[in-house]
Amino acid sequence: MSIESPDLAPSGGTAISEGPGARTAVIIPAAGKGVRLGPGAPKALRVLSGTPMLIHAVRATARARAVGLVVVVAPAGGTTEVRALLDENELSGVVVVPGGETRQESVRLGLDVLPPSVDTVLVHDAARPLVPAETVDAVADAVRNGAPAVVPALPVTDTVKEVEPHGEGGPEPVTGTPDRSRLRAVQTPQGFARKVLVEAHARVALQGEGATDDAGMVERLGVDVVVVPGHEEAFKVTRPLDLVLAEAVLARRRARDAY
Ligand SMILES: Nc1ccn([C@@H]2O[C@H](COP(=O)(O)OP(=O)(O)OP(=O)(O)O)[C@@H](O)[C@H]2O)c(=O)n1
Ligand SMILES: C[C@](O)(CO)[C@H](O)COP(=O)(O)O
Repeated sequence: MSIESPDLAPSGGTAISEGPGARTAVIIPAAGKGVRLGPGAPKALRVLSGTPMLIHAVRATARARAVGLVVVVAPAGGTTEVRALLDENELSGVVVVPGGETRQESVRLGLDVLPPSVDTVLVHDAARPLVPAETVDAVADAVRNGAPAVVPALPVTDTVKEVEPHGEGGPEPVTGTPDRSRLRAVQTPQGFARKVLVEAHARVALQGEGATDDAGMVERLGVDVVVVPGHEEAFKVTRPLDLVLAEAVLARRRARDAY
């Protein structure tokens, strides 16, 4: 990713390059609290091998061939801290905007600051800090080759049950067992033709409904969404055990690089 252009600097710096990458932007929603990870700093600012998760995620996406612009959606009161962190890590061209109450709102706030030249948008969780650049490029390429919406995903390894949830912690009645061969566990970055994602966010906001991923909102427009292979290292850091796995992946990468 090369970085230039002064037109867009909500909180200092801009990152839109010349060349093919200039048309593809990544929005990194990083404004979540990380409740499931337990008490501490906002999840995106917690460290893995001494480096905040958000910095891993920015580097992972910026490394991709396709990416020309990175927009980080920071915790609402944390934009100054995030800006400083990016500058310290020589990522000054990354744009920072404050986030919202929900992931959906945070993504929309990122979409609002994209320059007109961007026609392909990837949305990548800060909570998936170890995504390989190849996965980012595979998603971007699929969009640039004509798919309006693309999600990386892996086959499900557990058998999945549908239940009647009652939220009381006791046994829950099972209502079905979906055919596992048709199920995929969806990751990020999810990639979109910009106008499709903008429309999805506008429409779903009007309907007042939430969605757990961006592709789910696009599906509601009746637009086709396709799956490309995800990667096991693109897992989401959600619970404390995921931190252990992330450290192990980083240690494996360091060992590999040492040879
Ligand atoms: N209001 C929010 C909520 C979430 N996110 C981001 O969306 C991604 C996926 O969300 P998740 O893993 O659920 O993160 P948290 O909301 O932080 O986790 P929790 O639900 O455990 O609090 C994360 O990078 C998170 O920072 C965001 O930008 N704005
Ligand atoms: C977008 C996502 O990472 C795809 O798997 C996931 O839906 C985010 O869910 P969360 O509950 O907000 O972590």
